[in-house]
Amino acid sequence: MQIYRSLHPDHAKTLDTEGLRKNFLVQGLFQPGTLQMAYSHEDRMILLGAMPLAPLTLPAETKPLTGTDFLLQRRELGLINIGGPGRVTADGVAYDIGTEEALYLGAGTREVMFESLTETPAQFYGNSAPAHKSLPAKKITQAMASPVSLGAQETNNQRVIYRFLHPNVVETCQLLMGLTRLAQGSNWNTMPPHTHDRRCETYLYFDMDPATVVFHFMGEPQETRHLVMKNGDAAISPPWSVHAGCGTGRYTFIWCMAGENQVFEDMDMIAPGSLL
Ligand SMILES: O=C[C@H](O)[C@@H](O)CC(=O)C(=O)O
Ligand SMILES: [Zn+2]
Repeated sequence: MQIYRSLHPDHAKTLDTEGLRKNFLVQGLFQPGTLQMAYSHEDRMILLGAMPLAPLTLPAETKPLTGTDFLLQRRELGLINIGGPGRVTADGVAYDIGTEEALYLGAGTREVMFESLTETPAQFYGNSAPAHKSLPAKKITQAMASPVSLGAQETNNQRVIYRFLHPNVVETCQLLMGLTRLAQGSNWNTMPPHTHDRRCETYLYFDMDPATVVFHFMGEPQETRHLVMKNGDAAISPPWSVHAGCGTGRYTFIWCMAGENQVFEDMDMIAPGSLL
């Protein structure tokens, strides 16, 4: 499993392409028949990809990584299925999770199994963060995900934000998680951009043709850098970093935050004209 250390922005701005990719880009989460994880020290966020051909389970032994007896002993997990219909069984309770539906699992959940229900494998994308209390599991459909429309066609950023893990929808300790879908022809996400020094964030880009790339912008607002992202790649955005992207073709992305508060609107907006 890849471990991502936290970087000071003064260090990050000195990195070349390889250094930026090594420290902020997560690749290979979705591999047929496997469960993959990456651990970031930004708010101790874990990124997970499970693509079951036969049933897959969370690793039973996570001692050196978490110091706990099992992965979710003191952690919560948010999952969104970006593949075919699937099933998650958590401590014996089965949840059927369709394409672009979500599941929240609270701290204390010991056994988690992932299965595909059709020929098209399910692809569960997960984010996990430390949790201070155990909260009930909940399945969240797209209809429950309090969608917000942002942007406009004229500014190439028309999009709908589905907020699956949000205080109005499900109680969580830290996690806020959702999916943003762009209107056809709109290619900018999160523009105008923002930072939130109180929370880190991850972006998973998917639903892309193999030839499409997304230029994901990161860095302090006056020291922007970019990562070139392909289908299934994720980016880690430290609290000091902007996170916005522009695609050469269709893409959708899943964002997830953990940190100090859960006010979705708590963002420090940046005028595009002040970016450097
Ligand atoms: O802090 C919030 C996150 O960056 C995303 O919700 C932003 C986003 O999906 C968008 O504007 O397209
Ligand atoms: Zn953000």
